[in-house]
Amino acid sequence: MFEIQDVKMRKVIDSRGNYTVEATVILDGFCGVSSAPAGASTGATEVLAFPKGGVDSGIEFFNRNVKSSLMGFHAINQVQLDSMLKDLDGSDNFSNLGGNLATAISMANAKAVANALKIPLYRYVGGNLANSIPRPMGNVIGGGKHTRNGTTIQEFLVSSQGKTFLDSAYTNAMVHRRIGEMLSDRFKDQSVGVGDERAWTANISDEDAIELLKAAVKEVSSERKMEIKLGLDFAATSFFENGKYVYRDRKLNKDEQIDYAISMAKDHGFYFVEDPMVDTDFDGFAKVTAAIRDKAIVVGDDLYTTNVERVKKGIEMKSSNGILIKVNQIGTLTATYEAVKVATRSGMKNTISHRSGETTDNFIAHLAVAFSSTFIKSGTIGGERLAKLNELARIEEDLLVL
Ligand SMILES: O=C(O)[C@@H](CO)OP(=O)(O)O
Ligand SMILES: [Mg+2]
Repeated sequence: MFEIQDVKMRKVIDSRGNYTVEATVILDGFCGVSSAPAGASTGATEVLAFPKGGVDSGIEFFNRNVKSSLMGFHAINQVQLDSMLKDLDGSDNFSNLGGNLATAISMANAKAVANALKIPLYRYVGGNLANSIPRPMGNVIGGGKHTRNGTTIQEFLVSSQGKTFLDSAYTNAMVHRRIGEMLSDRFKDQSVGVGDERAWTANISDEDAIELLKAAVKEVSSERKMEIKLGLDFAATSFFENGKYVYRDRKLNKDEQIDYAISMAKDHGFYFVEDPMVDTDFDGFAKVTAAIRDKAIVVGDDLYTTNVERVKKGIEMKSSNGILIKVNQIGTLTATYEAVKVATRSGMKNTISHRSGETTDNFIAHLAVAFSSTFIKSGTIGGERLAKLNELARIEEDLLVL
């Protein structure tokens, strides 16, 4: 029942209108389908999404060098399947097969097995005792590499702390709506737009964005009588040039950037502070973490790229108390799990995350439960973002009923 009978790879289109891949893994009478997303602010140590020739070369490589080895393979052996993908690729960063093909195959295989076992993916991956639901962390104002002429800081996020997942996700969407109204009031004769992840974007400074965010959160929080945590993703590597952090209106050196990041938690109350420093600066991260760890989580995304070796270095250096998890940064479910396991054992909180270019695949909703994630970062509105958020509302119902 678990023997792989066929694996099909196809091109599909992601939310930015670019090609990506989808895999179908076929077992006897069951199948699993999964597609891989794409980042814009990619970390330097991520695996390569596609080989040099793009999606087509990845599929060609798969058909020539990988497919036949998967035929007849026992799909329940996820760890062996994932290590076989790595071996057949033959590089250390999936530069031949492409990390996105590996991700799609790895996830489709897990889904096929879960289907064959007639249990949801989160139970298959997390076991029967994994039952905590994360909080949604959704970006409401965006800039950086996800927009043009937006804020320097890539994401301003909110996480509503409602009684249910849906309550929280809906309240996040209310903040999003309120910010849209505030921006329209401010730019009376112009229309305001959204970035890749549907967060609002406008030609405003980071300080303006913080003020808008705080004003909108205050209103919605009192209307809903709900705590709303503030978050941000500096994605600092994307504006680090020649040793300086280059903002729209000023340049900061390392120490000034550390102080600025610390002030986000201390003066503005941000609880979630992602990638405050360039992704090579484990030490700078550690300084930010030491200063704010009692009131905030400092989250490594580009710093770790879901890579267990980098996570170990971060633990040793005390670089952060949080980690962002993205399967296609590392290419397989097994390698993702390794990073989550090592990070959480050392006390880091994990946040499972979408990419800026997404598909409608909802596997991160299931992984959030399987990995006991504190947050899921998956936007606030838009079909490809809601595919994950609404799936978590369903999973929550499942967990409450069973
Ligand atoms: O930096 C990030 O956290 C992500 C998702 O929000 O962006 P990208 O997918 O472009 O790397
Ligand atoms: Mg990030």
